[in-house]
Amino acid sequence: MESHRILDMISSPADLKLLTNEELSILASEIREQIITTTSKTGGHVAPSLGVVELILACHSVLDCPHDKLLFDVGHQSYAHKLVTGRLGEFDTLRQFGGMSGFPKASESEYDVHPSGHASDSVSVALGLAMARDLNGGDEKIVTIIGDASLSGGMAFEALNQLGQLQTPMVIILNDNEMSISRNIGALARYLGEKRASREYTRTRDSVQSVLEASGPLGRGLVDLGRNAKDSFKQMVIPGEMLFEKLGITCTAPIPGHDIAALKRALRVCLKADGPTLLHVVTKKGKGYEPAEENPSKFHGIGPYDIATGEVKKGSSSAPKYTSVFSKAIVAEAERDHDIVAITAAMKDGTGLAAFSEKFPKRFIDTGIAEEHAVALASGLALGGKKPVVCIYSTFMQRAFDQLVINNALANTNVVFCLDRAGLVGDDGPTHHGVFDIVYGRMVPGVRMMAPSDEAELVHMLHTALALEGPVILRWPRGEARGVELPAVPQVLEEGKSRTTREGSDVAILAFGRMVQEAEGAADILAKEGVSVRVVDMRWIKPFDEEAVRKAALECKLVCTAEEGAIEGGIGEGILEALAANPPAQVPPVLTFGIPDEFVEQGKVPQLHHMLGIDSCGMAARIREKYAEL
Ligand SMILES: Cc1ncc(C[n+]2csc(CCOP(=O)(O)OP(=O)(O)O)c2C)c(N)n1
Ligand SMILES: CC(=O)[C@@H](O)[C@H](O)COP(=O)(O)O
Ligand SMILES: [Mg+2]
Repeated sequence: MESHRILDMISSPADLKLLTNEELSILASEIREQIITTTSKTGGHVAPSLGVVELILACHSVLDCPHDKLLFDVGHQSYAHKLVTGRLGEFDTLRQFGGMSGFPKASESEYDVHPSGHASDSVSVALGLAMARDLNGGDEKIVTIIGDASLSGGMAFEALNQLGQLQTPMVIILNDNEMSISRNIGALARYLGEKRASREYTRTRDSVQSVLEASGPLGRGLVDLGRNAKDSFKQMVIPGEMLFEKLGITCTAPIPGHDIAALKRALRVCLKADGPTLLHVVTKKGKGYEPAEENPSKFHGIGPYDIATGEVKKGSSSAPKYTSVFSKAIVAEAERDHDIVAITAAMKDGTGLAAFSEKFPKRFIDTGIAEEHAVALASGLALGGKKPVVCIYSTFMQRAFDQLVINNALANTNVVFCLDRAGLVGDDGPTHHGVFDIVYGRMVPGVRMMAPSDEAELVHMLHTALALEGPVILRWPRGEARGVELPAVPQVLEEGKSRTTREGSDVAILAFGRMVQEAEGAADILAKEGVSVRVVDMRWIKPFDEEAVRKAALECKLVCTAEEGAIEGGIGEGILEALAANPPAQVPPVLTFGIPDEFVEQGKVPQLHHMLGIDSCGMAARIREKYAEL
């Protein structure tokens, strides 16, 4: 059927310049409908993207991308940008294996500037681009869209600090929707709330039309406008406490974020300034889809859902998620030990701390998007006699490596780090796979590390970690566990001791975490071919079970290691080094299974395991081939 959508006629942002504001509003509705239709099947970051449709249309109407640069902080809100930059045709492959990324991706489009995915970095990248432009004598405009929660991240303030000093012309668009994943927290959130509620904003919102229409040729940035121009311009610059002005960055009054005309005019005003400006935009997260407007946290990042009801389509597995098992286990531990405090960096729900926060509000700490601060904060809490449990996704823990080393390992603090989303995470792709924590965890002196192979092991390992002195890292994958029975009473596991889950003497697979399941599958395949495979659930990454390694090397013809982490610097290499340093009578060949030295694309985890040859079939095939050579 012939489509009469404006969206179908947009092949590049230049086409937007031919549209009236009324047509752009129609286009915004069509884009929302497309986002909802597609994400109901693929899942994705629905509420963030629905909230900035008009903003993105206004940006692309005013800017001349790709010559001008439009950046996105995190980039989870960029679906409308993808739709108007030539990717409507592939939009249904959103976050799918081999399909379009859910985040900006330079290799996907010339309109995508930087990979983002991790919050609070876009002001730094934008400033770098602006400084390069100035050194090159360029004229491109540099604009970044950053959310209110991401702006509170430390790196953003580091960039603002330098930007204010350099006075480099660029525009920071603050997308203020009062939300992080949960409701936004922190002093900056409070300040922005005061700005939104202030009398000036209300007055400004009503008169922003005349203020902007009167904005003729402009001298310096909005500060001059505020100071030298008619009184009406003063409404563009917040009177009273001017946090950003004090840093040398002109900040507008909050602009209604779904009014395309106002947004275009405000952006033009900011782009003409000869210094840095911060365009404060007020939006509604989830705008235009009632279930998402009513529950923006649920629709921040969601799986496939029913459009009519907003209900998530149920998966096939009956096993509980690792996160939900942890959620109950940490509450049980905290009931026993009143010194336990739990820390999240703006990921309360994702890390399973919602129940803890309700039951122990005084012992629950949400730092906002501030992983470095959260990990250093934990060291202070530990030095003060508390028992911090820091819950951070593996990929985001990368931000706090120095605080792990200096503030915790060197100080030998009693802190437990629970790294959820360790291993391949699936649809979010390379910016979110947690594949480096084994490398960075095992290399730090004094840090112990464990990986549970099922949910019962997670319960035992949490209990064990809490009983140990010094920093301990636990890491477990996103998604369902194995559906085994949970222990009534958690046990303290013997340090550095593994457990054998399959007996065998031809081949040994020394497996860690979720790879135990894949290894058992490989053992079952090979058993049918007369090859007996020992599967050792190593449990401890550091210190690993050297006795089990020696026994395997002495008793088996082929030894394999299997980890869901980078092979380069991984635990497989550690075991190889240990065998080489202290060889038993004869050292058999060793195969290492893990993540190769490359960034892994998005896709369902089984697809990615198969692609990398670390699923049961892949492991069996490689073992079969090597074993046949012996
Ligand atoms: C370093 C880092 N920590 C945590 C996250 C997880 N995360 C993704 S989006 C988000 C909230 C972002 O809120 P905001 O910047 O206000 O954007 P909004 O979703 O409201 O548009 C968080 C915590 C991340 N991407 N990066
Ligand atoms: C964009 C971002 O960083 C988060 O929304 C992340 O996508 C959440 O991942 P989970 O879906 O695994 O909680
Ligand atoms: Mg927000």
